[in-house]
Amino acid sequence: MNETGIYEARGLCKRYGRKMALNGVTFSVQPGKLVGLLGPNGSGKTTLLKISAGLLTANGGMVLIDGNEPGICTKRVTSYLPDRMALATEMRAADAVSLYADFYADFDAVKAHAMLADLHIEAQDRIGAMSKGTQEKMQLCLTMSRAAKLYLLDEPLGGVDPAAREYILHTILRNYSEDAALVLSTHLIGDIEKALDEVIFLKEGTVLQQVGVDALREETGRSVDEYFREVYKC
Ligand SMILES: Nc1ncnc2c1ncn2[C@@H]1O[C@H](COP(=O)(O)OP(=O)(O)OP(=O)(O)O)[C@@H](O)[C@H]1O
Repeated sequence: MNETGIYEARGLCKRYGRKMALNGVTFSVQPGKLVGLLGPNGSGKTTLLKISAGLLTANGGMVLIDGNEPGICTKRVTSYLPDRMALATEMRAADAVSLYADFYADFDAVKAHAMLADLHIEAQDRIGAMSKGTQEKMQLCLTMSRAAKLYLLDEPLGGVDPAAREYILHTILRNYSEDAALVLSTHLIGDIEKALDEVIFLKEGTVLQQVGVDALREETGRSVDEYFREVYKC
């Protein structure tokens, strides 16, 4: 069995001023796994994903994606959904699809248009006129229409209504290669835990635990959601 992680962090540290946002984060994600990155507000999820996407520089340790540190090489194989809207508001949905098609060799415009149609987003809809939740769905469709080796999704379900959430969960699960890995941060654990293979629990910039979801349920007799509430009780 190939134990090389498609996505690894080794002793990763990130400081903002005097604040240690990440303090020795280490984990390994194998190809084909769907992994939840879980932790309370401020635990370092977005910081970790931004470093992995090449948007922030670490102060120590490293991230490896397919064996390489974040850079041009890893951006080719990583499809990243940021925590905020990154598309120009004056663009229409079809323009955004064309932009991604120009930018990413692995982008499938036919798949993107099909997902948008399923979510009732018209090609002519202007991004600035879409609701926040619809903008999020739009961006997720674009992100998931790449044939990447690694998908990094920062809170993909946050503003999305429960009915669309169902579709998105199935879209996420259906629409990428079996060899790819997907890591997503979320607070909506109950909605997503059935889809997850593993979870990585972050607390104050460190990894509390990386564990298989089935193993966690068996060992604790609790759902991931229940376990999370217990571990992070205020
Ligand atoms: N630009 C910044 N400048 C200073 N501190 C920051 C900055 N960005 C994040 N932090 C701090 O780093 C820590 C980790 O933040 P991060 O956004 O990574 O957490 P998170 O787990 O994604 O939180 P949430 O669940 O609320 O989205 C927090 O203490 C946060 O206040």
